[in-house]
Amino acid sequence: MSYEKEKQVAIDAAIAAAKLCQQVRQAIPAAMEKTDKSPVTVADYGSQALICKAIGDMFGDDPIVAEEDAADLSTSEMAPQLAKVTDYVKELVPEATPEAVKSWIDRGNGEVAPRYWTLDPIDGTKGFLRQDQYAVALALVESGQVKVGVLACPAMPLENGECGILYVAVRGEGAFMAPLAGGDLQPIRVADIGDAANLRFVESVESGHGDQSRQSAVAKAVGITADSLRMDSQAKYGAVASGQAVLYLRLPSPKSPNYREKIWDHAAGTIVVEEAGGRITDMHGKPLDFSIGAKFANNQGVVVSNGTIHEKVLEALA
Ligand SMILES: Nc1ncnc2c1ncn2[C@@H]1O[C@H](COP(=O)(O)O)[C@@H](OP(=O)(O)O)[C@H]1O
Ligand SMILES: [Mg+2]
Ligand SMILES: [Mg+2]
Ligand SMILES: [Mg+2]
Repeated sequence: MSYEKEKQVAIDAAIAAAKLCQQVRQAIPAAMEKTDKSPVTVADYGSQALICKAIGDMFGDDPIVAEEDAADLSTSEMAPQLAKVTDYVKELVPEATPEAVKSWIDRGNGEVAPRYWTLDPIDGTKGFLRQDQYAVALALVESGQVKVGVLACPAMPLENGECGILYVAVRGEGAFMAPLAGGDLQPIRVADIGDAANLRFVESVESGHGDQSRQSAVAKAVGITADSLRMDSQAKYGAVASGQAVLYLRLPSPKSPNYREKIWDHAAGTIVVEEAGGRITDMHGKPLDFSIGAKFANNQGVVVSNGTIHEKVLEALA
């Protein structure tokens, strides 16, 4: 089946959301704290509102499993924050009101189903706040398989020195990238192992989101001697898909050994890498299971590679 309409709606929504994020970031956003102590900003909410409205308007029957929850914005003390979110959304959707914005964000409370969307309105909120990498990540999943993935990475550098890359993939159609500011989608491929300059691996900036000492040891065991490239967000998937790195390792942090990865932190990135010729499994070699819920209850850790080194990486992990 063709996903032309889904792809176009997803691209347009992600570009609009990325614009909102860039506007918020110019104003040096403040972080709010969620109940799990993780940071969130008006841009996370604004991005989720815009994208859930766009998906809901075009594909009203599709559930959306998104990271943020409007309940966190609904108290009277949060009213000024909700007003700010509404002002940013209004610049792109003039009819936005606080109530409408909350209802759009709430469209993201859907559950995993035979067909659903999953959204991370800002992946890498800590990177966003640090003026580093972040991504707007949107994917369509059918029968447990990601079919369409869009990653908007406003801070990813292009070869010409400008910033902003859009990565797009549709199952069976290849992976592509374009300048986020506009331009043609160009096919991308993972790096060949013979390409020594690209023999690098990527990992999170946040040491609490992985096991950096084990990640380095595994990389060394497969012949990668260069220091890791540390990057926030699913921009790391973009780096592997476009050949800037051959490996992305995300092993459970010793500080949170029972943490389970979230589907919206991986869905869009995985299809971009797979369609660029790469491979993704968990640290035990199992495919990521997108069919059970918001968390990967049956998977631990994530290994993303150019494909050719994947078995060697799994052997080093065993
Ligand atoms: N203990 C942990 N282990 C792994 N990932 C974690 C984690 N705590 C939070 N995260 C996730 O790490 C994501 C950021 O990934 P990265 O480190 O690659 O930039 C966060 O996404 P958000 O920023 O969307 O909340 C969050 O979901
Ligand atoms: Mg978050
Ligand atoms: Mg995330
Ligand atoms: Mg997020």
